[in-house]
This record gives sequence, C-alpha cells and structure tokens, in this order.
Amino acid sequence: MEKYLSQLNDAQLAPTIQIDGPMIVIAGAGSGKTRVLTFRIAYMMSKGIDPFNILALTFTNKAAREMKERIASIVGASEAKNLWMGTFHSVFAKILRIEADRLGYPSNFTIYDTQDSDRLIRDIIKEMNLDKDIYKYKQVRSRISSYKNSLITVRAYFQNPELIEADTMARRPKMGEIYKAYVERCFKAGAMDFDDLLLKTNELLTRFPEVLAKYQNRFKYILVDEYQDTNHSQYLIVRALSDKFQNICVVGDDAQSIYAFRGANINNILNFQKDYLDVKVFRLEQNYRSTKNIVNAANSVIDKNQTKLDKVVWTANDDGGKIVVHRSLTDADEGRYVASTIFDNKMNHQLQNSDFAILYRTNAQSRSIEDALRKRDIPYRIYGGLSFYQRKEIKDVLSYLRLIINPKDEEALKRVINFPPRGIGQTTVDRLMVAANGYNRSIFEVMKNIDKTDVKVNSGTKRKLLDFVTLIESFQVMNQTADVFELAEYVTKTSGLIREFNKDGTPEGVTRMENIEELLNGMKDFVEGQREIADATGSLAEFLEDVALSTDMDNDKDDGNKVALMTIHLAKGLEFPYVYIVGLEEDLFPSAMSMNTRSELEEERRLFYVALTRAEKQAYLTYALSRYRWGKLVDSEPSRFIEEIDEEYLEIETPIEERRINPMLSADIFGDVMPDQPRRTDANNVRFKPAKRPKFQKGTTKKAAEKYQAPTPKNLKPVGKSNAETGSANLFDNNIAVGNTVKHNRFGTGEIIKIEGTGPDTKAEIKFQVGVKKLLLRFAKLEVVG
Ligand SMILES: Nc1ncnc2c1ncn2[C@@H]1O[C@H](COP(=O)(O)OP(=O)(O)OP(=O)(O)O)[C@@H](O)[C@H]1O
Ligand SMILES: [Mg+2]
Repeated sequence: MEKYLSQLNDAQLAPTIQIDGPMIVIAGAGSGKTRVLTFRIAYMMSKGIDPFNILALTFTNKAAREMKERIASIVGASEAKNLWMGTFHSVFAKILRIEADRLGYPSNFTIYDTQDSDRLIRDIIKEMNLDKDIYKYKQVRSRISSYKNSLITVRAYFQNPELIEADTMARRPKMGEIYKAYVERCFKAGAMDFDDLLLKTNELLTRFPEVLAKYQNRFKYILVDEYQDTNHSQYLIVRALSDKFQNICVVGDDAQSIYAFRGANINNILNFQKDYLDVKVFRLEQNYRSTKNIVNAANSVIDKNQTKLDKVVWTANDDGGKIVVHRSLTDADEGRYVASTIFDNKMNHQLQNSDFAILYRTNAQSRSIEDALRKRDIPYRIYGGLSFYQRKEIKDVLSYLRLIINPKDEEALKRVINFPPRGIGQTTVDRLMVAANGYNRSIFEVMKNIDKTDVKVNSGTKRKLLDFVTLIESFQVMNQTADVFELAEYVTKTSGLIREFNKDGTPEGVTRMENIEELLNGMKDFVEGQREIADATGSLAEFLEDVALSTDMDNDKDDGNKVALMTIHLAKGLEFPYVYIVGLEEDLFPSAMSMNTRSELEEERRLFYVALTRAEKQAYLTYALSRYRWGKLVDSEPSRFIEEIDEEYLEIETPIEERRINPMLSADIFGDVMPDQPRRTDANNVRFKPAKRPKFQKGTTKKAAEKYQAPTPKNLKPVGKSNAETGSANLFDNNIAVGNTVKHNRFGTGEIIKIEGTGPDTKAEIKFQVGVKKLLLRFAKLEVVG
C-alpha cells in the first residue's frame, strides 16, 4: 500500500488516509478527486475495513467499474468484489429488489426507461381525452420527474395549492390527475421508473426504521464522487444512510455542477459543512491532467461566475500549445476542419483515434461532424443519443423477455401483443386495458381469464389471446433452466420476430437483423462474464437489470480505437489528450434556452468549464458563421465563452478573408463532392498562415461577418438539397452520373448503372459487390471515388 500512497501528493494523501468522520474534498477539475476516492477505498481495506461495509456511489457504471478494477489491482480481485459500488440507481435498485414486498412491489419489478414512461403518459393523456398539444408528453414527464425528485408524492401534490396553481397557470389543470394515473399504472404493472428508484428508496428508509438501521449498519463508510450533481432525492438517501456513523466522504467541484436541469442541487455541496458536525474540508489545487494553457484558460472563464467557492487550480505541467480557435463559414466546413486536423495530428504526432474527443452542446450537432469524419475514413463512436437498447427491434426482443419475468409489465405487453402481427387489433387491446383498469388487474391476468370476464371479443380473438398467454408461459417454463442467451435465441425464433425482420429485405431490415444478432452476442458474453462472479448465474433477471440501468457510456465493448463524440454532459469526469469543442456560438452554446437568468447562464459557463478541462494536451474551439438549424441556414455569432478566455492562451486561426478570395474554397463550403475538380482532400486542411495573424475581434464578429458579406442563404443554395435538408452530406444531383464509382459506408464501392427521378426524389441503381441496390440519393451516404 505504501507504494501506492507515494503516488499521491501531500494534499491528496491527507484525505486519503482520513477514514473516520464526515469530510469533503472540494477541488477543481483534474486535481485527483476521483483518484483520492479510489486510493482511499484501497487504503481502508488495507487497514482491515470489510469491503461489505463500504458503499461508493459514482456517476456512471463505467466509472464504478474502472474504480473497482483499480482497487482490485491494489488489494486483489477477490476482496474488491465485495464492495458496493455503482450509480445511485444501480445500487438502490438492488436494495429495492431485496425489500420490494414492504412497498407492495414484486421483487422482480420492471424498470421502465424513458421510452416506456413516455408511452404510458401518452396513453393516459389520450384516455383522459386531453389536448396533446397542451399536454405535451415530454413536458408532462419532466414535470412528474421533478415532483418525484423533490419527493412530492401524489398525495402531497393534491395538498399543495401552489403546485396545483402553477400547473393550472401553465394551462395544465389535469396535471395532478395524470400524475395519479401514471403512478397507479406503474404500480399495477409492477414497474418503477428511474425516479422511483430514488423516491422509493427514500420511502423505504423513512417508513421502515428497521430497514434504515439495517443499511446504516451495513454501509458504515460511504463515499460519493461528483457530489455537486446529486439531486434532492439522492441527497436525502446519503444523509439518512450516513446519519448513524457519519463516516461520509464526498468529493466534488461546484464549478462542474451541470445537472440543475435534472434537479441537481448545487447547494448540496455548498451546505455540506452545515449538515454534519465537525466536517473536515480538504482542498486540492494541483491539476495533473492538463497543460498550463488549458488550466489557465479554464480558470479565466470560470472566474466570470459569481456563485462559486474560491478555489485555486494550477499545474506543474508544460505550457503546451495555445488553445486553437477556429472560425468556419458553415457547420459543414467546421466538420471538415475538425476531421482534417485530426487527420494531421494523427500523422504528425503518431496518435490514436481514441486520443481525440469531439464535444458538443446538443446531440444534433454530431451529424456534420460525422459526415466529415466518414469522408476521411476516421472511425468514430457516438456516445449518448439513442442507446442500443432503445432501438426498436431490440426493445421488441427485450419486451418479450420482460414479460417472462413480469407478465404484468404493461408497456412490454402493449408492444408485442400484436408484434409480429397475430391478429389482435387495437380495439381488442383498448378493451383489455379498460377491463384491466375496471378489475384492477393487469392486462395479462385479464387475458388469461378472458372466459371469466365480460370483455367483448369473438371466439377467434379469444383463441389468439389465449395462444399469446400460452406462448409467454412456455417461455417462463424455459426460463427456469436456460440462461439468457439460450432463452433469447429461442424467444426470437418462436415468437416469429426473426421471421418478421427477415421478411423485410430492405437495408434497414438487414440492419435490424444485425442488431438482434449483436444483442444475442452480447448475451453470450454476459453469460460467460457472469459465470466468473460468485452467485451470479447469467439468468434473464440479471441481464435485464444490467440493461435497464446501463447508460450508453457503459457499453464500450467495441470501443476500440475510435474518436469519441459526445455531449459535454456525458464527458464529465473523463479525459482525452485532444479535445474539440464545436459549435461555440451564441444561442447554441450558451444555449438560447439557458440565457434567461444569471443562474442559467452560469450553469452554461460551468458546462464550458467542464468541456475545456477534459483536454490534456490540446484544445480546439470551433464555431461557424452560419449553420443549418431546424432546416434553415441561420447566421451566428461566436460564443461569449471564447471572448471570456484571456487572449494570451489563445491562438486565433480564422482566415475567412483568405477563404473568400479563393474561389475553390468558397465553392467547397458545402462539403459536396465536385467530380469535375480533383477532390482536394486537403481543402479544409489548408492552414492559412498569414504573415500577421488576424486578431480575434472581441464582440464584433457579427460585424465582421457583415463586412465580409456572409453569403446569404440564397446565393449559397446548392443545386440539389443541402446537407441539412436532406439529412445526409453528399451528392447533389448534378454531381453524379452513370458510370461513376461511389462508396457507401455499408455496401462498399459500387458503380452507378442507372439514375432516375429528379430533385429530392433522385434514385440511383448501383451495382455493389453484394448486389444491385436502388438508393434514394437524398438519404444514401455516397461518396464519388471515381
Ligand atoms: N498525484 C498524482 N500523480 C500523477 N498523476 C495524477 C496524480 N493525481 C491525479 N493524477 C492524474 O490526473 C488526472 C486527473 O485525475 P482525476 O480524474 O482523479 O481528477 P478529478 O479531480 O477527479 O477530475 P474531474 O474533476 O474532471 O473529475 C488523472 O489522469 C489522474 O491519474
Ligand atoms: Mg473525477
């Protein structure tokens, strides 16, 4: 252990060996907070503390896994196995399963993801005959979520005139009724949503003192990473559990609190010292992650926030390169700049793809970047967005599996009762739902006892309903002996899902089949992995738990050597040698929706601070003068955050004037391929190095853009549809001809043998090695290669 402790500086060592009592480590980015937590746990174990008594809460499962691996490498794997470590949701889901019956839930309760919640809310709004334009399901869901995270139950809601009035003022007087129906339906379906995992844990700990005592005694030592982003519900859980022994260690950085929109409360960190007696406060000041330029630049920005704890962050690392600021004409241009500099950097500095991350404010921004990376053949991976497990075909399979474990699961049932089609119509399903509500039973129970109910269905339909029940029950029998892989393979065949997806011969159908195959592969892996873990069996229940709580961050099996693309929110806690922060424009970042109050703007600034401090060696900040947003080309101004960085840390690289006088370049701003000119793969690469670098003009870029006469949408209009309008970056109609060789990212290289239609409907028949395909040019991602 001594060997490891010597890898910490003195400031880090102090909190690492301080085991008893409440303590907080407040420190800036990259100063080793996570490292301290990791080493501290190893140290505690080396001092004889039983890992069963240690609970460590992290922000992602991935972080937990990494921490566990690190600890295992210090103290040995068999000991580390017994630690309770994970996200709030995963740890408390486990506890809730053990204690479920106290709350009236089955221990095999389903965990509804946001898609399930949305569907249920939509159904409720429909059943209540409410106007879906006023009762927008996403807004309704986020309202319900915020009640839950503030521990406002349905009963508390109806006792709170202020809440009722607020919803009435927002033209949603029925909000309470929806909330009530939603909660009842989840309960009846034996389902908890994500917020319930915290809400019900709180309920458990307050209603049952013996349960509280049990877990207080169990978790004698509690540690929390990223404490600044805990919400009220999480805060109360930590408080309750640590109340007896008060051995609580939290680490965090108020300057990195970025989840207020999801209920995180920065006051949790600010008030920690008031919540416990004799809190020891530790500060770390030395950053080990980043160069001087990056650390100083980040400090100069976060300084602009009024609400903050005073902190010093410095580094002994090299100065490093200045932060490169790059101005592009359009978003497509920006994408190409990013791709080409990644390409250059890889060549010049012998780097891997995985040394690069591209961070953006909103998921939608990834498209233009992706297009450019594809053209350069740079492998990338997008984190976030629709996760693998939320894809349609995967959810279909999972819904069958969920029904095996919990046949009451209403959302799963509604999804597959008639998929693949088996002649059970929507009217029948509606009747079943009404009956289920009337009898206060689940739909599945109503179906099973259809003969004893007064549901009006003809004998043919009755047969089909009972067949479905038998099908699921036969799966349940198999589940008693089979592992999840064997079971799922059987289910996909027997249910007809494979046949259904196979039937459809389109590329989308092929992709769906591939995804199902991938799911099965993943299950095989899972089963093998589980075999190594004591008392795990590779069962379906274990698998579903894993899936329900996985975030996209966690599925990094095929991570390989790829450039990482993600939103800044997802990047928290991570680090990369080269970081690009793209789309640094007013109204985009800071987001237009977050500029109404100072506190919202300060949260955006913290987000920028998080982004910048992910970089180890080099950061790039890019913005475009115009960008397609909501299908329209809009002019934009550079983000105020660029201006807020002290200029001495920046290298401004914005040669737009030079670009304007170069007709080749301005013709290329849409990133389309022009077969009549040799493709200048280095076009976006051309780094104009004017004798005198154009100075970044503070606050005047709008004017600069006018002076430069930013091309109006009209004279920029391409012959065909533009990238943003078509949803893909590539060919305009006039650029492609019979005989051209083109490249498609899935089918490979092929030859155009026929073109038909015009404008957005233009289709091409292309002979690929896998056969002739007819593709709509608007969507096909083609590149002319010859
Ligand atoms: N004493 C040290 N010696 C060498 N490297 C260190 C030391 N402390 C931390 N590091 C390294 O510095 C980097 C940042 O550490 P860590 O991720 O723990 O910081 P953090 O404070 O948790 O950052 P964030 O606020 O972004 O979560 C890591 O690569 C870590 O291994
Ligand atoms: Mg950290």
